[in-house]
Amino acid sequence: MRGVPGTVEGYRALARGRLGGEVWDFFEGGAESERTVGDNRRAFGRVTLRPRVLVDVSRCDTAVEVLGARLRTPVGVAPTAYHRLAHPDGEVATAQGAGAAGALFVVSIYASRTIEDVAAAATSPWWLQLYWLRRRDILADLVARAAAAGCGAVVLTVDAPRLGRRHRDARNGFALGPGIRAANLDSAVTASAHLPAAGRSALAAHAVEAVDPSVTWSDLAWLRARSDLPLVLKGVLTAQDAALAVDHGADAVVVSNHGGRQLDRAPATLDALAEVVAAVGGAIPVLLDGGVRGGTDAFAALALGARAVLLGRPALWGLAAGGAAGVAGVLDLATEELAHTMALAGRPDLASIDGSAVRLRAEAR
Ligand SMILES: Cc1cc2nc3c(=O)[nH]c(=O)nc-3n(C[C@H](O)[C@H](O)[C@H](O)COP(=O)(O)O)c2cc1C
Ligand SMILES: CCCCCCC(=O)C(=O)O
Repeated sequence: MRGVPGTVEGYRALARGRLGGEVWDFFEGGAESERTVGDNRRAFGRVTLRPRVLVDVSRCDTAVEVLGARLRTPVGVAPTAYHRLAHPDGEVATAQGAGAAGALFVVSIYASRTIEDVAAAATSPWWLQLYWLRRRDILADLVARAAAAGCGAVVLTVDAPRLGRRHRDARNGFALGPGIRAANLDSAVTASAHLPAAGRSALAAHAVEAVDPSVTWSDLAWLRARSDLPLVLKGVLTAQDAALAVDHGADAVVVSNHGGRQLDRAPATLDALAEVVAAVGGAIPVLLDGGVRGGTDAFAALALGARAVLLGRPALWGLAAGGAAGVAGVLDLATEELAHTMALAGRPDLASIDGSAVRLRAEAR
């Protein structure tokens, strides 16, 4: 990649120049007023750091273990659909970039490369994300394929019984072109995602057709019975659901509002983190995504109890800007910034980043 950006924002600017307007809107957009998209970022802006001094920070260690995955960094890649919209190599490039950074990659069920291609390219742990499709036979098949290919966990996204109302996509009549498809799903199942219609998103229409909105906690046992892989629930925002997740045997939860793309006015993830961490009470790891744009954000989330954080849009910016090198570049920037923050805050390893390392300023009224 020529002209390697020195900041995550630099990758965003490069990606902006390379992506068409409709794809840019699909990546950047959120639900309704996009208030939650902005709130995710504003919450990080309210964190101040409380540095300790005269601590030996000659070595700052960002290594972490999550559900048996040993990672060089607690900053990983969130599941996002259709990476070939950003780069011709799609999720294979993302897997290579995550591998170069020693980071976790969560592959979307709507990946545009096959699980087997991703697995062959991956040199760091990867997990598979699922939406609960009406076609349970497809879910069972995907879980079996993922386990055979070396997947480390199944991530069930629980905040999308239908797609959020994304006005940008509706305005653009957004639909997938023929060159981009969900490579792990039968074309007959995903045909509706390719049918443009004025004033509506084909993906939203497809979700109505494909995703089962009737699923409840008691259905999780069905998924658990399909494999021995750890089960992670993504999209938990309240203490009540965090407690239910533990009761129903989830192995981890991701505090997520889907990057503000689902329920507008859902809380910022950083604001929801403390109640989820308290409800879980250390029983299972808590991850967070939404608005994380660098290592200082990661530091704040770790201090408030997250084991790891995931990047959604920034990984796509890296991918669009420079393929595998761009993804690695974004992850490395965030990891280096985390190590730098750890040094200046006097916290040389992740275990030392505790609640005393941050203060949350009250929201301005
Ligand atoms: C373009 C795009 C596609 C996404 N696709 C998925 C998906 O397939 N499955 C899923 O669980 N979440 C999906 N998400 C949500 C992300 O996993 C993640 O929750 C969110 O992007 C985090 O916020 P951030 O973009 O501010 O980092 C998507 C997000 C974006 C921006
Ligand atoms: C369920 C059909 C489309 C999924 C689109 C990916 C996604 O989750 C998103 O936020 O966009």
